[in-house]
Amino acid sequence: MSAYTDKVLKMVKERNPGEVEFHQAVEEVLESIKVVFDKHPEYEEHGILERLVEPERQIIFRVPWVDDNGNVQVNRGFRIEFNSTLGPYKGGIRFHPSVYSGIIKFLGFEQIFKNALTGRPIGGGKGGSDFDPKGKSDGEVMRFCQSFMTELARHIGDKTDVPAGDIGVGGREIGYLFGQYKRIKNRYEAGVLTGKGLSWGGSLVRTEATGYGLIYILEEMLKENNVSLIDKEVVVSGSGNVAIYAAEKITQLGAKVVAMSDSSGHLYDESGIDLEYIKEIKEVNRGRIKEYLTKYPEAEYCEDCTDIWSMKCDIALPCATQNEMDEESAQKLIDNGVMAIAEGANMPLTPAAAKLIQDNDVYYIPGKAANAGGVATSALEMTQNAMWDHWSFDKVDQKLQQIMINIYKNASQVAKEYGLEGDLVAGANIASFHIIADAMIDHGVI
Ligand SMILES: NC(=O)C1=CN([C@@H]2O[C@H](COP(=O)(O)OP(=O)(O)OC[C@H]3O[C@@H](n4cnc5c(N)ncnc54)[C@H](OP(=O)(O)O)[C@@H]3O)[C@@H](O)[C@H]2O)C=CC1
Ligand SMILES: O=C(O)CCC(=O)C(=O)O
Repeated sequence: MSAYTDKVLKMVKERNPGEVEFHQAVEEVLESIKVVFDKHPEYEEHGILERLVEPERQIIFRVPWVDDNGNVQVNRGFRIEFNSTLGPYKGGIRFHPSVYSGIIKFLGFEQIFKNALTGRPIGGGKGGSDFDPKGKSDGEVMRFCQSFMTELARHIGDKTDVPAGDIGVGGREIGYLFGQYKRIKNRYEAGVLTGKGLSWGGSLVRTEATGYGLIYILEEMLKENNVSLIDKEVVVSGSGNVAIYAAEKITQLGAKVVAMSDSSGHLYDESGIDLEYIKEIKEVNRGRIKEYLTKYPEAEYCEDCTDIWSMKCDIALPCATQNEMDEESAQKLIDNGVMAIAEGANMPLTPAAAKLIQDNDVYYIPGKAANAGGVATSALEMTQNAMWDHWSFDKVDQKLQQIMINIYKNASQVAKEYGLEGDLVAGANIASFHIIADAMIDHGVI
């Protein structure tokens, strides 16, 4: 750390006590951009870091709703509008019992940098609630979403703040949220949310975008290093939106996915996971991954989901949640000869795991770059909404591919310029920091 980054990190810890995920995300960025400040003293003079780590606005609200038994339930809602330098706040909404301000701040902070990398005019924000959609009826989820939006509606808008999905928020939840927003505002403002249904303003490829984008950037990095995806064995954690479409694309490109998981455990199927069946279990029936054994009894199931990292593979794709891979898990992957790790989830590796992976020369793409395809395609959805247009699957997919290739090239070029060739963590953080910091200087002290 430099004296400047040290001072800012200390300030972040003092001002946000106990918010350990936020501290971790800030520390990771500051550590890798500390090399910038000797060359660019103007950033310190303009107080860029002090302003960047302080959200522009933080909204915390009560979400009361009535469950199927007629009981009143109360959850806590959050929207952290972190930075609007490059455009309207943009970032998903997470419904998960672990949600508190530290999680939303870490995600919102990461989103600022990720969104800058996409080259689209979007700022960074994130929201969510400690509501757990698991085991709830459609009616309960709908009533919760309506109550959540009743408060959120006054803070968002297609040119202000544009939420989307994240863990626990998919097409069903976006539908209920959009319906309530439209009802409150009496206005069909399609661009206020992304991840919408295709018949009411959604974009083709948004469902697949984060997972597909992850594989496009991985493919580009491996191609640069003369490595092919054909016949590579792949372990993918999670079995939600990101995991399923990452597994789909990498399978289409000739690799074999042998393991997937959910929060209850992981599967191993050495002949290759049947993804259509996983989709049926997870997307249609909202079931548990263990149900895979009813059709494939020869597959193995283990109730410890973190044990997925002891499965031998060439490529590991953590696509579930933050800090899901610790140092011990990373060591197991290295011992088993892992060649590449690309992060579908946000901050899935602990700092110690990330260091170990980098020290062992494993190809490594951090989430800010690797999972940016989702939000990039959300920005493409906003463009279509603003134009009252609807593009073909191929058109959106090609734009997504190009954005992911550009992110890779940009991050790897900037790493090289700073004498850190091959370090995509530094490259992604420094490249995006320059874009945001220069624009903040343009806007004056606000
Ligand atoms: N959706 C998007 O477009 C984007 C998502 N991301 C990030 O990707 C990650 C996954 O999001 P998404 O796929 O949308 O979320 P989903 O809710 O669709 O899926 C999450 C998956 O992760 C599993 N999971 C959760 N916790 C654990 C755990 N501790 N161990 C193993 N599996 C676990 C869930 O299992 P279970 O079913 O048991 O809950 C589920 O299968 C998150 O980090 C998110 O922030 C990043 C960029 C964009
Ligand atoms: O599509 C979006 O706006 C948000 C995606 C997201 O939440 C993320 O990139 O982590």
